[in-house]
Amino acid sequence: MTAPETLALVGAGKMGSSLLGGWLAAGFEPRRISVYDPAPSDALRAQAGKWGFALNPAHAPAEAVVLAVKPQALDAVAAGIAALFGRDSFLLSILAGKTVHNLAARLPASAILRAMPNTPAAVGRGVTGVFANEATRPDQREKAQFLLSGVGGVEWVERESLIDAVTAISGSGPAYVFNLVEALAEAGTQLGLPADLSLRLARATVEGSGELLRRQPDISAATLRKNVTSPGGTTQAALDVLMAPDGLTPLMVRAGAAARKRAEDLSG
Ligand SMILES: NC(=O)C1=CN([C@@H]2O[C@H](COP(=O)(O)OP(=O)(O)OC[C@H]3O[C@@H](n4cnc5c(N)ncnc54)[C@H](O)[C@@H]3O)[C@@H](O)[C@H]2O)C=CC1
Ligand SMILES: O=C(O)[C@@H]1CCC=N1
Repeated sequence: MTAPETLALVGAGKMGSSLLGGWLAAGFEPRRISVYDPAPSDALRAQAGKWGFALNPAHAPAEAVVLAVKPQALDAVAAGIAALFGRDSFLLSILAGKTVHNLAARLPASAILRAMPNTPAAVGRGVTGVFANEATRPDQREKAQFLLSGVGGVEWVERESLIDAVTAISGSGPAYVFNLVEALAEAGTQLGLPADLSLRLARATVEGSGELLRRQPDISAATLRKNVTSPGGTTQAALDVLMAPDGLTPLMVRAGAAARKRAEDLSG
């Protein structure tokens, strides 16, 4: 896999910083990276000092421009970054909802990729869905693959509209899992467990279950679920509630649809 010659990161908040950390960990030469953020955190400043990437230097064309600002900031940000694009630059955007069309209307790039990572990227365990428009060359795809694989797995989709579905499932997904921890902990306190113990149990249960999934990639989630479930036992009693026709699956389907609709609404 090849890295781009030069890289400009626009927006170094939660996701931008995670990506940056992944590139540095993957051995990307820091002096080929320029990071732009009008409100750099102390941690980012310290990292710039430690690694030697440029923080808010004068704008110059970069081969890869990675956009990681809030979708609502696109108009304001795009107005000031045209000089980051040269004839051979490609744009890699992680903005929820903003389409290739939205981006092309505001930025002087023809090769445009839309990617949707997620917050486990902060520990190198993210997963990113990515779409490339027709103007993106194979070598640019390969460079995008390099950039995204620094923070976890990469899944390519061949239809742009699927990125909004990726956003709803894996982009926002970590929040659903963390909410499951909260819900499980609340159930525990309602059953009489001390709140702190209940939270520890819920958290460890999700951590351990995730680890089982990770270490046993050939065993399906359904099988792992069945392994917990003794016939006529306690788990079955709970699953009769969770897997009822009005249980967790239709709720998750509704939640995903709401997230996708919001992604579509952010377009423009
Ligand atoms: N947080 C998440 O779970 C995920 C977020 N995303 C997308 O990533 C993008 C960034 O989200 P977060 O990192 O969570 O937001 P954030 O608020 O942590 O980071 C945004 C950064 O952009 C900077 N910024 C504002 N104006 C700027 C400008 N003119 N030039 C350069 N930088 C500027 C801000 O100072 C801030 O550091 C969003 O578009 C979001 O849709 C994608 C996947 C997951
Ligand atoms: O909530 C959001 O809009 C962003 C996109 C995916 C995760 N966080």
